[in-house]
Amino acid sequence: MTAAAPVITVDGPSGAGKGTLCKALAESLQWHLLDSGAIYRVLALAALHHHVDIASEEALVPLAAHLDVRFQVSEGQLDVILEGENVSNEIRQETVGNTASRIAAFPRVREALLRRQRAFRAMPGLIADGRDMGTVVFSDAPVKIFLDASSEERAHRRMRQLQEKGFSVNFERLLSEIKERDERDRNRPVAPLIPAADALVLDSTTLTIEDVIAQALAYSKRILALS
Ligand SMILES: Nc1ncnc2c1ncn2[C@@H]1O[C@H](COP(=O)(O)OP(=O)(O)OP(=O)(O)O)[C@@H](O)[C@H]1O
Ligand SMILES: Nc1ccn([C@@H]2O[C@H](COP(=O)(O)O)[C@@H](O)[C@H]2O)c(=O)n1
Repeated sequence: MTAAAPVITVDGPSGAGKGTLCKALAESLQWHLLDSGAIYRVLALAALHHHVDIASEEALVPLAAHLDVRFQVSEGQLDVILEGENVSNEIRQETVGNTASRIAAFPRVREALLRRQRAFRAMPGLIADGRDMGTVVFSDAPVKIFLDASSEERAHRRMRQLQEKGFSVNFERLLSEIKERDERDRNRPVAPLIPAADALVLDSTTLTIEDVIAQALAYSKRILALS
């Protein structure tokens, strides 16, 4: 029997810094990377493009099961291709994130996306970024991290990120959107956003990106007995 590839799961709310941490871990360990949020976002975009009723679980399940999405690395960047079109930027819009969070509450939609996510598990290892990586998708992962930060700090981070891209943003609106998405993700009956019982909870509110990466890397290496 071949051993399953090791997985480091990183779960947490929007803007906690999961993506930033996961990229750094994947680079440092030279492991594969799964951005599971991108899959939910692509499904949301496909539903919007095809005018599928986002309130209908019935209508979303076949779309999820046959989603034509590819992830490809080009010039060191991960591109997301939906039905042959590069949607890497489009899926990052706040409206798409909100739609993703609505459709992610449907149990059969989540079920339809499970196999696709688990297929990313490959040697030498996988860094998995999401909401239920440690609790559901890779519940047997040897290393689980739950990355948190206050909602105000996360809204500030998101505001800076959007301003750097040239968008003008309203802080109060951003904060209320973040709180609304958190509320939905934390309180849904299936795969809610909660730390796995065996996760290391890291609160990054007052930590720099470098501190978070250093702590997560040291913890992972200790558990995995890597040098
Ligand atoms: N510890 C930190 N201190 C300050 N800024 C940070 C920190 N961690 C991440 N950031 C910045 O916050 C922004 C959001 O980070 P990131 O995209 O990694 O969050 P995320 O948890 O993946 O969000 P989402 O789930 O919505 O994709 C980025 O601009 C990133 O550079
Ligand atoms: N494992 C996951 C990942 C994401 N979601 C939902 O998708 C939304 C967008 O995710 P981002 O990480 O790209 O912001 C998120 O708000 C979740 O509702 C999920 O349910 N499970």
